[in-house]
Amino acid sequence: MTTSDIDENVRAELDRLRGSIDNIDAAVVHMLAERFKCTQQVGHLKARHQLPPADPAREARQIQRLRELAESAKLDPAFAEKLLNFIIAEVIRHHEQIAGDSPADGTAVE
Ligand SMILES: O=C(O)C(=O)C[C@]1(C(=O)O)C=C[C@@H](O)C=C1
Repeated sequence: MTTSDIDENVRAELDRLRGSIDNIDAAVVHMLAERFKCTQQVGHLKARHQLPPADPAREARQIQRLRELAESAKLDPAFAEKLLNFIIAEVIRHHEQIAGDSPADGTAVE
C-alpha cells in the first residue's frame, strides 16, 4: 500500500497533521534565521574586540538550560543537546570566517 491509495479519513488526518508539520518546520526555519542574524552580529563584535569565537563556559550554561527545558517539555534532553551543539558548531564556523576576514587592528567595516 502507498500513501496514494489509503482510506479517505486516514488521508484527511494525514494531510491535517502534515499541514501542522509544515507550519512548524517553517517556524523553525524563521527562528533559526533570526538566531543566525544575532550570532552574525556577535561574530562581528567578537572580531572587532579580538574575542575568541567559542565560549565553552557560555555553551555549558546553554546546554544545561536547554536540557532542563527539554525535560519539562517532554523532549529528549540528549536530542536537545545534540541540536544545540550542531547549531553552535555552525555559528563558531561563521565567527571564525568573520575573524579571518577582519584585519587584526579591528578597523573592518561591516
Ligand atoms: O554567546 C556567544 O559568545 C556566541 O558566540 C554565541 C554562541 C551561540 O550560538 O549561542 C556561539 C558560540 C559560543 O561558543 C557560545 C554561544
